[in-house]
Amino acid sequence: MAVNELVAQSVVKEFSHKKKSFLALDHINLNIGEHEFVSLLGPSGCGKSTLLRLVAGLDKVSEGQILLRDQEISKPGRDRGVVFQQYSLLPWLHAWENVAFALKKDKTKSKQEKKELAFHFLELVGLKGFEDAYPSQMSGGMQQRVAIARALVYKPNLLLMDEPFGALDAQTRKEMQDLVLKVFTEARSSVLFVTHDVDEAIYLSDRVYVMSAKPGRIAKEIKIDLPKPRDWNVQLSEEFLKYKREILVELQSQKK
Ligand SMILES: Nc1ncnc2c1ncn2[C@@H]1O[C@H](COP(=O)(O)OP(=O)(O)OP(=O)(O)O)[C@@H](O)[C@H]1O
Repeated sequence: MAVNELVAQSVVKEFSHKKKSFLALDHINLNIGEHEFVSLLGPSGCGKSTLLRLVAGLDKVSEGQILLRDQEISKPGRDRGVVFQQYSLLPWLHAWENVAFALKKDKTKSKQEKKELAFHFLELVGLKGFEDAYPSQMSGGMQQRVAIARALVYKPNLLLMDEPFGALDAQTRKEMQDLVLKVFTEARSSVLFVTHDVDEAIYLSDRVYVMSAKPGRIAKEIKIDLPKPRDWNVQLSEEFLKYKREILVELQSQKK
């Protein structure tokens, strides 16, 4: 039987403000298998980031539970790497130091080992030769590569990505999508990827959960059976367009 990296069971998230409560997530059920790439796709405000923050352990569920390898999530941990839209690098540190910073509390590795790991992951994301650059000397795409290397350096089982390419131009975004596919294959982690870009979700994912808003619910689950490894041309195929149509029809029906 396939192993589940993550299982969310009847997850409810309510926010309270000035005695009023707001239901952001309404009985969410989902799972992510080992080495599986899963996207959360949906309109603005449907609760994608809220759900990802719960999985990251940055916030708590109101009801239900989220299990990571059968253990309930209660706080952030090194079993999950997180990449946000904002790169959040430390501007006074070199690229490699930003990556090694993630290993700061790891007492089992020497400084030299941490440096070597940082160099290895910077090479994996295509930044060989830029180890000593400062964030201010790098483009947005390069900074996001550093952020991905930083999330991978402690080899998490699950990588959480919240619209990581939202701030990038179209061409850089395409390059980063291919980079994520390559890194995902090599790092052999599972991925939970948040996006509102339909093409991006289909291109990258093994499965897509389409969400609806007010309250946030899982409206549809779609298995993407496109051949792997994928390259950009697949986006012109009949199969790809079939998935795109199915998702767009679902999103359109939510507006009625
Ligand atoms: N800390 C909070 N307090 C109160 N309401 C919140 C809080 N965080 C999120 N919300 C509300 O929960 C809903 C879901 O927000 P969330 O950011 O998760 O949506 P999203 O699908 O990620 O949207 P986007 O695609 O625009 O980033 C929104 O209506 C938002 O205003």
